[in-house]
Amino acid sequence: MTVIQFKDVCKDYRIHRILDHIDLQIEQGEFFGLVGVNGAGKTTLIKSLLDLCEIEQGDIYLFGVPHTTYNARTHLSFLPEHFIPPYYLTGQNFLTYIARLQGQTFNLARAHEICCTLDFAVTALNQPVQDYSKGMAQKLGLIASILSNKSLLVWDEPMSGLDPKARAYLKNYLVNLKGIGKTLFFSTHLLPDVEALCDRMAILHEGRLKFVGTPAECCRLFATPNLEQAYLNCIEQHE
Ligand SMILES: Nc1ncnc2c1ncn2[C@@H]1O[C@H](COP(=O)(O)OP(=O)(O)OP(=O)(O)O)[C@@H](O)[C@H]1O
Repeated sequence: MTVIQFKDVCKDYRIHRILDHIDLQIEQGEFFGLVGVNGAGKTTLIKSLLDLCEIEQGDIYLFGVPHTTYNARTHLSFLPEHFIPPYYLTGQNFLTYIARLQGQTFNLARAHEICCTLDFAVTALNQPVQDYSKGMAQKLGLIASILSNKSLLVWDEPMSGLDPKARAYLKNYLVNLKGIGKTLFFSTHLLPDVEALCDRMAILHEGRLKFVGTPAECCRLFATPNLEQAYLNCIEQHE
């Protein structure tokens, strides 16, 4: 089943074309990594998907439903690039609030379990978010997203701010989520994570998708066994 479909999507900011005729399809159960230089348009593509910005042209579908339909996002959980939880809530208040917004009952035992898998001290759930470090706030966002139990996770640079231990823990946990059929569509600058986690990847450059395929295909196409070098070869070829 196709869970995300971009069909000939164009997006402009003022006179600048940011997304230029994007065609992309993500299937259920896929882990898909979106990479590209700063300003390539990764966040804009994600915002377009979520109908957080208007597109000039094209169609986007979520689970076969037009992305502007109110219930198109029912089965997805989104974590933005700069996640800032309300400073006046404790971590647990925030998770409870989000669960309620999603019509779910907050499950403390499960929250504690996910905290442990992300190396987040459960005692910190009782602290106000204003006392959190950047990485702790990011982990809280990840915990909320995982707790939502949605089948599609859309994450914009999820590893940003995570220390190497938390990153390793998250990667292990994602392998479990993959095992139970979740779909992950995420942007990242971390090519080793793409290599370790993703079934497929896309390189977005100057508004266009310059490559879509498996990390191994990327290496083959750009004639190097190293994904980082393959990525560089891809974008340099188009400069
Ligand atoms: N609200 C906006 N108004 C005008 N221009 C914008 C807006 N948001 C993004 N842009 C421009 O769109 C382009 C793509 O930005 P976007 O944030 O999508 O890139 P990105 O690939 O996510 O970058 P990064 O890796 O740095 O997070 C940039 O040139 C940016 O300046």
